[in-house]
Amino acid sequence: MSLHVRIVGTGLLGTSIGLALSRKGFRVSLQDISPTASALARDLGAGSLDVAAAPDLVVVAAPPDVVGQVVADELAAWPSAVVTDVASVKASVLAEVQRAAVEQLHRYVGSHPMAGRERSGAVAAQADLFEGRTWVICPSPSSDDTAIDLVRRVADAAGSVTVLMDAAEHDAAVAAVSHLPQVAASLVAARLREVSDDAVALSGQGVRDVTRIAASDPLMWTQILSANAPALLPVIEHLATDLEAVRAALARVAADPPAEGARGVLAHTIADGQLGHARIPGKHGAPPTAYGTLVVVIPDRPGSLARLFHDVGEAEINLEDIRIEHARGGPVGLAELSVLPAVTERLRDALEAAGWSVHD
Ligand SMILES: NC(=O)c1ccc[n+]([C@@H]2O[C@H](COP(=O)([O-])OP(=O)(O)OC[C@H]3O[C@@H](n4cnc5c(N)ncnc54)[C@H](O)[C@@H]3O)[C@@H](O)[C@H]2O)c1
Ligand SMILES: O=C(O)C(=O)C[C@]1(C(=O)O)C=C[C@@H](O)C=C1
Repeated sequence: MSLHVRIVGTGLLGTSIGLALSRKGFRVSLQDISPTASALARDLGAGSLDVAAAPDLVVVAAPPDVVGQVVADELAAWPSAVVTDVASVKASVLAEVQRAAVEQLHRYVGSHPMAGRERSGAVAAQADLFEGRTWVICPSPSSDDTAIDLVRRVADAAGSVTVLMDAAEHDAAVAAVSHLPQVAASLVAARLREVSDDAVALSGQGVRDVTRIAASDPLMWTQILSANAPALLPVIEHLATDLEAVRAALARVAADPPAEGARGVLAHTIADGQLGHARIPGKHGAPPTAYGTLVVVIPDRPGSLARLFHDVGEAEINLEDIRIEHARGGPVGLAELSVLPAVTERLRDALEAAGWSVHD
């Protein structure tokens, strides 16, 4: 008999997990406080609404401020099931479960897939959301080994790479790699409110890269930032110190005559950023790879992208990444293709031979 996974909270995360597990042959049942949300997840193929049978594993994918209580309720409702949650913060959820269900703690294992989107709800769900992404498993000190193995099995099935961490270590890590980036993106994007329409119209790839996650849900992120405030505070304080140093350096450069030494602060700011950026792992947690990139002009009409993918496939080259930019006011788009450096020139030749206009 296949494993029965019950998903509670069928928004972006819950529905994506349901889609991924259903495709792998798991039996998935769906529950949400909103009947429309669970019915929608069912209609999208994430599982069934048959919630009477006892699950082997419950995955709680509800908003962070209710997760602890929902986990405790699920532990009480299903006395032989393992329960995990996927909330973006772990110590506060563990504390709540310890408070509300301490005798059942051996069946609870916190977790957090490091994959998501800036959009919420089942309509934004993707079956491959977790492919090649890290899924952090945060057992409590009293979690059973069999419970940890079950959560690991489900994360593996969704295509993730699992790592074990305790909740405090996890929260300190995500403060730097997830929560600070969200605050920075939102602050940078918020500055655009005061910029003229003509200035915003100049937006290129730089501002798009830095602000994609500024489109995230304010309510969800208020919960995440509040729940992780103790770990986030020192990271934000460091950023504030660095920002003040940049402000002071700019004031010294702008003075008449410009003060000496201030340009060093600006150069160090960019150079330190290079060092930090170079530490971000590449695909599947591998060391960063410097990909070769080619920019291909694509006519803005149906079928163009499919034809481009077909021609890349014909050249037997694997696309590592793709980014598409629509040229303003023109009937073309630009597709930036990233491939392994060794095959960049071969791809250029193949695409040019197929009639594409290719640029560096
Ligand atoms: N969005 C991301 O990128 C991301 C990534 C990793 C982890 N997470 C975590 O996953 C969880 C869900 O996030 P999401 O982006 O899927 O949110 P979402 O808003 O898309 O979905 C949340 C769902 O939970 C339901 N819900 C609310 N209260 C409930 C309750 N008491 N019982 C049952 N269902 C309830 C809502 O109706 C909604 O359908 C959060 O804890 C979040 O921290 C999010
Ligand atoms: O890429 C996105 O849009 C995300 O929402 C991703 C992201 C992240 O910071 O990596 C955001 C919060 C989640 O807890 C996990 C993943």
